[in-house]
Amino acid sequence: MIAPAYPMTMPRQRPLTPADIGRAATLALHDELSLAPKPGLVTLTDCGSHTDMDAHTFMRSMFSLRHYFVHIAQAGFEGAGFDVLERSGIAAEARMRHATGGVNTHRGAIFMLGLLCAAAGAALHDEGGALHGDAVRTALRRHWGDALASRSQRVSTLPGGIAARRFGLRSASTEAALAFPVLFDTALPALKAAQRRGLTPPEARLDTLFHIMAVLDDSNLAHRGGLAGLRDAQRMAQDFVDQGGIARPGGMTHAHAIADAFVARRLSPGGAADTLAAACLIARICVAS
Ligand SMILES: CC(C)(COP(=O)(O)OP(=O)(O)OC[C@H]1O[C@@H](n2cnc3c(N)ncnc32)[C@H](O[C@H]2O[C@H](COP(=O)(O)OP(=O)(O)OP(=O)(O)O)[C@@H](O)[C@H]2O)[C@@H]1O)[C@@H](O)C(=O)NCCC(=O)NCCS
Ligand SMILES: Nc1ncnc2[nH]cnc12
Repeated sequence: MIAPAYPMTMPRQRPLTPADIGRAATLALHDELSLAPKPGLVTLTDCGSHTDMDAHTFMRSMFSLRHYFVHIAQAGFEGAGFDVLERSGIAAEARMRHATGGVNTHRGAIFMLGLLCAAAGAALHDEGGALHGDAVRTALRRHWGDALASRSQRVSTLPGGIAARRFGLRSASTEAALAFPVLFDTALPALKAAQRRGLTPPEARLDTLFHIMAVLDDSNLAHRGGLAGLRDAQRMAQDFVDQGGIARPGGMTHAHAIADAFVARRLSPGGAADTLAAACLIARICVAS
């Protein structure tokens, strides 16, 4: 296999630990935040479709979550039950709200990256050695698959959950109960393909974001823009991918035009942003397969 021209992570000198997994999750949130242009999402220099948060809010949120990710990776390593993970996620969400003055920056990431940290910790314990993405997915299913399936049957009172039920979409909890198909079957292959084409890490991540947006049932888009908002966003993203993505001539201009269209409609693909951060986490802790 040809090594990518711009590796996403440094070669590792010693075996991975749960603390490394947790630290990689915080870095992965930064990988996502630092990208631009991102349709409707907060970047280091603009607030996208948001009026209540900016890059500082996100940095404070990430700082408040750094111990959570290490803690939940360690809990996964020790074989903790779902109730332990859930309590840890709920406490992390309270810390996030305290750090941001009540703004929801990372609820979805606390759930998704938290579960992936736990699953990576469990895979490390069960299999040892270098981690593979497939082993993380298998560990998630084996340890908490049943609990996630029953959790996804609960009726949500949160905006995304309500929109998902109303429009018959796959919510964040359903995506987890299915062991994150958009992450493993779309995002990670897209990231790998972009790396193989020699894109820089930021270009590869941006390209991956559009691949995710094209297929994810992002309940934030449905909550803010209804079913039409979600489907239009998916079509714009698919069109961007079909035309050759970010690295073609005119790719950046096209991405800026989509970003403007999202802001004009107040659309924000928060679920896609979390899924991209999750792909960055897996790329940071797993060896390429
Ligand atoms: C299971 C929970 C995640 C609750 O989920 P539910 O669907 O019931 O409710 P929401 O909180 O509304 O949505 C979940 C968040 O997940 C992200 N997301 C959306 N769609 C998907 C998808 N298809 N797949 C994966 N992830 C998805 C998204 O999070 C991001 O966006 C948020 C910011 O959006 P914004 O529009 O600014 O904010 P809002 O305040 O929501 O609305 P406005 O009024 O401003 O428009 C931000 O959180 C991003 O991260 C969805 O928001 C869950 O909360 C839960 O059970 N948590 C506690 C337990 C836990 O964390 N456990 C972890 C270990 S088990
Ligand atoms: N950069 C971002 N902007 C808005 N919502 C998000 N949710 C996760 N990352 C986000």
